[in-house]
Amino acid sequence: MSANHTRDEVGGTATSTEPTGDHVIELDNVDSGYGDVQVLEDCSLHLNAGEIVCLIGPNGAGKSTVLKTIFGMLTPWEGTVHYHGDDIGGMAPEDIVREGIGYVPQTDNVFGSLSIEENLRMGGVAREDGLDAVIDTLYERFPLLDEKRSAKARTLSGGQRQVLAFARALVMEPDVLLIDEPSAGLAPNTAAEVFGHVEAVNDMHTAVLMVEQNAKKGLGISDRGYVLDQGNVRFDGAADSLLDSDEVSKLYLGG
Ligand SMILES: Nc1ncnc2c1ncn2[C@@H]1O[C@H](COP(=O)(O)OP(=O)(O)OP(=O)(O)O)[C@@H](O)[C@H]1O
Repeated sequence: MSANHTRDEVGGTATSTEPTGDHVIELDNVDSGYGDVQVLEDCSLHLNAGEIVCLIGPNGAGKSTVLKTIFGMLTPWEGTVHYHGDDIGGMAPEDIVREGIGYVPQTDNVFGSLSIEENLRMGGVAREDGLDAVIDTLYERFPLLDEKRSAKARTLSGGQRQVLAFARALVMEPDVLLIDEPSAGLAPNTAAEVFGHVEAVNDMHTAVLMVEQNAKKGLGISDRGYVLDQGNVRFDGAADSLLDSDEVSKLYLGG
């Protein structure tokens, strides 16, 4: 596909379109899609250690497709996906989990008929050892799960279920967590709590790449952001700079 895109840096953040090997995750000039439907076109972005980075943009822009392409659910048609400098493009999701990348999809991210404890244990089936210790750490970090260890996941509220989904992914102790729309379908107060839990995940030395429809709130807890439009990065920069940008605000943040 021909690529003739404009991309604006907001706030002067350096933008790389060449693999540097310095980033935890790096997409360079990626085309990707479903069947013969192309969604991402010449898409380049990166995630540094310890960051929260938010992907925003209109419906259908390809935000979830970015996460699916990193997590190996889609194979890039063109371009590369690197994790700590290794090319992981097209690697199977079960191998990517072992490498250290976790993924929390927007829906169906817990097993409703299983207890909280069983969900956490399922999250760790690929671990060779240390499962009990890591689950104990997660109960300390997320006490609401500790209080309900034997409750079925389907009895949890929407916000609690998101926390379980995060914890489930953290059982593998990833250094990157990909989170798709953590606030989807939640009331504002609950969404605010869930964003607090995203920050708690980040405090566990896990870099977060998050897709959010609630762009202002998502950028509000992020270090940097990317605005995706029609499969391509239209703006990128420090989260504060994106929030302050008149153009981004007018086009993508509802004024
Ligand atoms: N399994 C699929 N098969 C075919 N097309 C798909 C599939 N999943 C998504 N798409 C299409 O790919 C495009 C990008 O979808 P994607 O979910 O990445 O967008 P998004 O930016 O996350 O938007 P949204 O906020 O609406 O989820 C959309 O046009 C969507 O209809």
